[in-house]
Amino acid sequence: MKISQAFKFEAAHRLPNVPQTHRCHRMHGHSYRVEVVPNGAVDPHTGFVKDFFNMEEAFGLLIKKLDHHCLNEVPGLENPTAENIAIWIWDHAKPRLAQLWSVRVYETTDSWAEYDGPDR
Ligand SMILES: Nc1nc2c(c(=O)[nH]1)N=C([C@H](O)[C@H](O)COP(=O)(O)OP(=O)(O)OP(=O)(O)O)CN2
Repeated sequence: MKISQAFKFEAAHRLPNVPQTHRCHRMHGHSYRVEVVPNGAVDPHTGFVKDFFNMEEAFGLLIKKLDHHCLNEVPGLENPTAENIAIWIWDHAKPRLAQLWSVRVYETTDSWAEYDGPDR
C-alpha cells in the first residue's frame, strides 16, 4: 500500500543552463510542494505502512535545508530544476527510508516532476 505526506517550502532559484532569454535564467522564487510516497505492507499491529510522525521527523529536517534558501547554493542543486530537486530529495531520504517509492516536487500548482529511483 502507498501512503503520502506533503511538505512545503519557499525558495529562490535560477536555472543556469537555460538560454539567457528564458525567464527562469533570472533569479526568482517559488512556493514548492513536495509529496513523498512510501510503499509497503500495513503493519497488522499499528495499522501503519509508516508513521506519518516519523516521516515528518525525517523529511522536516531535509526540507529545512531548502526552505528560505537560494537553491543554487545548496550542494548538489547547482541546477535546481524540479527534476533535480526531486532527485536530490530522493538521494538524501532513501538511505533512511527504504520504503520510499516516489518523490514529487510541484514547482507551481500546475507543474511537477516525480522521481521514483534510478531503476524505474
Ligand atoms: N521541465 C522543467 N521545465 C521548467 C522548469 C523545471 O524545473 N523543469 N522550471 C522552470 C522555471 O523555473 C519555472 O517553472 C517558471 O515558473 P513560472 O514562470 O513561475 O511558472 P508559470 O509558467 O506557471 O508562471 P505564470 O506566470 O503563472 O504563467 C521552467 N521550465
